[in-house]
Amino acid sequence: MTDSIVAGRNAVREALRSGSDINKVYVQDSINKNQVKELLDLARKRKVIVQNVPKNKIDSMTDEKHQGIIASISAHEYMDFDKFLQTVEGKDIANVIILDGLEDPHNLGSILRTCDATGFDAVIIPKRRSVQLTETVAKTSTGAIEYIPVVRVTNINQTIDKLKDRGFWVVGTDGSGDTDYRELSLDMSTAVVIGSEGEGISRKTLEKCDFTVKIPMTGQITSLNASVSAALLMYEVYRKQNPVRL
Ligand SMILES: C[S@@+](CC[C@H](N)C(=O)[O-])C[C@H]1O[C@@H](n2cnc3c(N)ncnc32)[C@H](O)[C@@H]1O
Repeated sequence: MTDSIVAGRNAVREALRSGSDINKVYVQDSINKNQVKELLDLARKRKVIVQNVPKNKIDSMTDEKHQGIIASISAHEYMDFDKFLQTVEGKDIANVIILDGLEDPHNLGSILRTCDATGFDAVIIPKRRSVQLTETVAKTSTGAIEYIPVVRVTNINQTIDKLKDRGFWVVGTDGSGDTDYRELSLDMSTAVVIGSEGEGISRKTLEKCDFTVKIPMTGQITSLNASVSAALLMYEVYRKQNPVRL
């Protein structure tokens, strides 16, 4: 297990009180919830996600004495969406990547690394049903996590609306997209949306995109890896916004 875990009622209480960036609190489903009511109230107040799980799940996440409750602490801080908008306010062009339910920490780490290489301004992930910032993400990003803000939002579709209001064009990626990704001009602020490894982009989110693009594939396999697709799109944005002068 590579996430930072704090185990036991006192340790979880301190983490919640201290304002640490907590990915999730796990509570053993068989314990009496009245015994941890104060902690659950605190978690709710801080809008931290609480998941009921069987004891063996918690046992597998820590060797410490856990008293039926643990918290997984973020390996890095998130940026608030409004703060992110402030950081790009003066820029002519800003680019972001939205990850709609990505699960694999290696993919997120790798995407952060490519964001850094291509000058993308942020990664946006949902609070629920998504990989969060763990030690594995930090390691795979090879340091990019220090430079690329990761913005965690409650609702991806509302975030897309806000980005559109700020002049972003939203490009969804899907194997059966309408347009070849190489055809886009990408000469303005762009939000690239990448779907989850298993399900792709959710239907509602896909409908919100200004364009849906496909990366052509000529072989037998039906889709590319999410971080590979993200890298191709990010480099296409880079290429179009930084043309080589021959
Ligand atoms: C492993 S794929 C998801 C496959 C999933 N079974 C599906 O039906 O969409 C993960 C993500 O990578 C991107 N992707 C993969 N192959 C793509 C392609 N050929 N064109 C555009 N995007 C692609 C999309 O964002 C997709 O949601």
